[in-house]
Amino acid sequence: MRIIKTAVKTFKYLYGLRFEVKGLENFKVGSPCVIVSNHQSILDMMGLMEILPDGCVQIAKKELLYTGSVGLVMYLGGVIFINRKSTSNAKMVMADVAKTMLSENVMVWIYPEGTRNGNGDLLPFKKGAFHLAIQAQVPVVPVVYSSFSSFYDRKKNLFTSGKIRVEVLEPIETKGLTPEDVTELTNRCYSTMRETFFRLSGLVNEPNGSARTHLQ
Ligand SMILES: CCCCCCCCCCCCCC(=O)SCCNC(=O)CCNC(=O)[C@H](O)C(C)(C)COP(=O)(O)OP(=O)(O)OC[C@H]1O[C@@H](n2cnc3c(N)ncnc32)[C@H](O)[C@@H]1OP(=O)(O)O
Ligand SMILES: CCCCCCCC/C=C\CCCCCCCC(=O)OC[C@@H](O)COP(=O)(O)O
Repeated sequence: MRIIKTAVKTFKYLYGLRFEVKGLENFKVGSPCVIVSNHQSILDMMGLMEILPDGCVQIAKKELLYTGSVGLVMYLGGVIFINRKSTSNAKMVMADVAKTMLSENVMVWIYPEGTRNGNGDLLPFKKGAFHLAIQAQVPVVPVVYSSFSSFYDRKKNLFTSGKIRVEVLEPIETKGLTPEDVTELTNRCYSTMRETFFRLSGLVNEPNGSARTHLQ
């Protein structure tokens, strides 16, 4: 994964991109953890590699395994593949991941929206990441990337302003939580990340209701 990281990180120069990162110290939870982040496009791979901690594997849709050499590289990079279309199968894989996290002391990076989403907001979160964290009794570390939609021209495949803000938020403890707490944990994470997403993306609602941008 270190090799992949170096290779993929060079893409940002191709795209004229700069990452403004805050909160990296929040990865230092001293134990395995489940990292959850918003997912806008394949370009998230650059954002992922920009801050990916050592000893962290990603959860990906099974289809990606069959994408030729990229699939092979992902497999070799330790990516874990799940079948999104079969909850029972995905649950089994994730239950194994909970055990492996603890025995191999690895972090797991999951995109709880479960799909790419460039609509300038967050999709409702799937619960697998939060079941995993509670099963393994490890913290959830939310990571938020600012919206591409405000400065990425899909048609020209170009970033206009070229800056992506990334924030690693405070870890959310799951010790003592049970599967009954999954919905509350999911919602708590969702609202914190959504609020951060809007703040980083440059639109905050002033108390008097007007919105201002602070990208300048
Ligand atoms: C050049 C080479 C470059 C290489 C790059 C390298 C990096 C590559 C990186 C690649 C990045 C690629 C990135 C990508 O590919 S992103 C796409 C793939 N990733 C995901 O889909 C992850 C997010 N999805 C989930 O976590 C889903 O929850 C799963 C898939 C697990 C189930 O999906 P489903 O649609 O079913 O969702 P649901 O959450 O509504 O669950 C339904 C019900 O099941 C319950 N439930 C759920 N889970 C568990 C559980 N574990 N134990 C017990 N129960 C569980 C849950 O409580 C709910 O019940 P209720 O509470 O409503 O009653
Ligand atoms: C290929 C060059 C153009 C992009 C340059 C950015 C850096 C890309 C680096 C390596 C490219 C290969 C990475 C393969 C992983 C693809 C991750 C991804 O975004 O898959 C989609 C998946 O999450 C959700 O699928 P859907 O949104 O449900 O369907």
